[in-house]
Amino acid sequence: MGVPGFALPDLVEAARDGRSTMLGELDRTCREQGVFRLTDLALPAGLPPELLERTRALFALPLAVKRELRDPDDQYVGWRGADNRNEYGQSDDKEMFHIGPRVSATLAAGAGLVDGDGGRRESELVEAALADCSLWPADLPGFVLVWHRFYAAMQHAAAQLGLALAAAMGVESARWAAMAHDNWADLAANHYPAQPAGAEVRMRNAVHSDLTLFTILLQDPPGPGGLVMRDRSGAWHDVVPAPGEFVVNIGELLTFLTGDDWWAVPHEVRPTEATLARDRLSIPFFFRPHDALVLEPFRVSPGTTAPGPIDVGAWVHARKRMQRVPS
Ligand SMILES: O=C(O)CCC(=O)C(=O)O
Ligand SMILES: [Fe+2]
Repeated sequence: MGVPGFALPDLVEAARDGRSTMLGELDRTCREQGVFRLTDLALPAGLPPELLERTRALFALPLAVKRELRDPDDQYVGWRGADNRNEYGQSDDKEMFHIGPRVSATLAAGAGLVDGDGGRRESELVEAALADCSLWPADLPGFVLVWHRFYAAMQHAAAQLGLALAAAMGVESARWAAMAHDNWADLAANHYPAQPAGAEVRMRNAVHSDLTLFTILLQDPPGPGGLVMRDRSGAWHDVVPAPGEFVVNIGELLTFLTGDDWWAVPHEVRPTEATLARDRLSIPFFFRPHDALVLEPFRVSPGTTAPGPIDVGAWVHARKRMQRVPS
């Protein structure tokens, strides 16, 4: 069984018309696999390739410049290098960059630029972003701009996808929208450097599930891949990068909201001989509600008691600090 695929416009239409076959298929996928491929996002032409290129330029900056973008206390904002720590207290073989409205208020302003608006507004936006948040790389205005544009495009896709997922869950669209509207989604990048032959082999991204409602991930075709996801039955599936495709994986908050029905899919990026020979880039959009929200489950599985409400900010904070023992 591979990873199922859905076209976003089909999901939007299914949600609007209540088309039960496709919504049923989406529900089954989210219960059993917790991951699907998503196509036809109608992004502005050339946006993903430009995003990948400008993100490579960020990681190519001198180490001293990247260190300026480092937050000593929170590895999930700004740049983090070899001192990143996974849930097992070890460092993954990657560097990363994270940003979101909790630290950068201008991200929401990118919405007006999705269709490539006039140059003056673009340069004003970049200036405003740099003045507002010191985590943006001041030497790379093109990076700042394309990240704002892509962030806005992901918000648009997530709003559409969220309504389809709500329909598949049997949750009213108004209830979903009230939770998702003022979200604090983060956009991030992982850069996994190529390893010289004979170097010590380390995990590129240790097994975890995401602290999100869902994540929309862009890979870097024809990059080397290595991403694998474990379905509810325990089987691992390769999630191979392909042009025009995104990967959507269910996060832990949707497992909570569905009373454990939907599968917060564990996933990892494996180091294999073939994948290690080349560097790899991935860009996850972590779709998460605003920290100020308190969530109650949409439903409770028969025979179980409802878990207590989740204070999103406190939950995320605690979960980021949680340490696990490798199994
Ligand atoms: O690099 C990838 O493909 C996956 C990244 C990931 O799982 C994450 O950043 O949470
Ligand atoms: Fe992940």
